[in-house]
Amino acid sequence: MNTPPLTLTAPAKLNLMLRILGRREDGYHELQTVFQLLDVGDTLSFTPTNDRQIHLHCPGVDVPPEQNLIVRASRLLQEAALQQNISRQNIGVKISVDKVLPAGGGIGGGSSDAATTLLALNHLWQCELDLDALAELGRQLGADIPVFVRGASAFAEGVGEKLTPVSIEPRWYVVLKPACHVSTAALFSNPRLTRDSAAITLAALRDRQLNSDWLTQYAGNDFQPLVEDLYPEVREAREWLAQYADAFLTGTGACVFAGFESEATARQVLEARPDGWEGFVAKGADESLTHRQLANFAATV
Ligand SMILES: C[C@@](CO)(OP(=O)(O)O)[C@H](O)COP(=O)(O)OP(=O)(O)OC[C@H]1O[C@@H](n2ccc(N)nc2=O)[C@H](O)[C@@H]1O
Ligand SMILES: Nc1ncnc2c1ncn2[C@@H]1O[C@H](COP(=O)(O)OP(=O)(O)O)[C@@H](O)[C@H]1O
Repeated sequence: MNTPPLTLTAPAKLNLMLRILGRREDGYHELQTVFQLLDVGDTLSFTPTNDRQIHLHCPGVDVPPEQNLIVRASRLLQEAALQQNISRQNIGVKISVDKVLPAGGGIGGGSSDAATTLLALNHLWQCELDLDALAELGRQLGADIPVFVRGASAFAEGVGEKLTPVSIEPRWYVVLKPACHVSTAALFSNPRLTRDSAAITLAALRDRQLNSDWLTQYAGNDFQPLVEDLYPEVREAREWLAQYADAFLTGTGACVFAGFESEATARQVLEARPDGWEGFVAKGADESLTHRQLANFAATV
């Protein structure tokens, strides 16, 4: 096969606010959150093959390949392609990953890798599934995957799959990664978690333009008090950042973030962090890099 490799960025996300409204009968939680996509992410390179094999090279992720969300997304799409009753020999792929987003950091690296894989292989294997179908496949793998499939910053409800795209005042974020790993499943099942926050009404979204006043009014993350109790290093990192600007936990952590108006200020704050602390600077990007790159690839190949 002569198709050239397709190289895409799988962007990170931040949860600029997060409320837990309640627990459903299936154990999952109803949330409201604002997903802000970022302009940094992992790089995934896809080379289609003429067999049905999924080969993954993904250094830095400590799960066996079959549990890697990239392989799981590939297999799910393979099944969907076969169900389409199209005679498929050429639904194999070699995937190579440059992993830069810390796994389990609350910045959605694994989820974004999975979404990017669904988008890339849907194109390369010519499955012709629309975004609704791909988002539904993604949801079967993880609650955070649909927003990356749709590729736009959004206000999310349900378990994170009911998405209203929003435009968020652009900011530069300093993201710090404390040296601890927070298990999403363990946090959601912790009896001490606050699960009864009041819902924000859709009217409060105004024209879907989230400016700094809106973000200041609704900022806050229901996981934060519990995570900071369980992991003092998270509180330490968030309190350090809070010297410079309002700082919050993203998702279930462990990363914390603060937003700044200029790149220069964000970089100065990052540079000032204590020795040994991991972190990065990223800009909010309401449109996912993946989608832009995929459109360019489709236009040139
Ligand atoms: C908290 C959030 C906020 O964006 O992000 P992270 O901190 O993981 O990045 C997400 O809701 C996480 O989504 P994701 O990481 O995809 O979670 P999943 O793999 O679907 O679920 C892991 C486990 O968390 C619990 N879970 C997840 C989502 C949800 N709305 N309610 C839940 O109770 C379930 O017990 C599930 O088994
Ligand atoms: N490609 C992948 N990248 C990162 N983590 C992965 C991947 N595949 C599976 N995982 C597993 O998923 C977990 C959550 O990953 P990730 O989405 O990066 O974090 P979070 O849900 O906290 O935002 C990791 O701890 C890891 O065990």
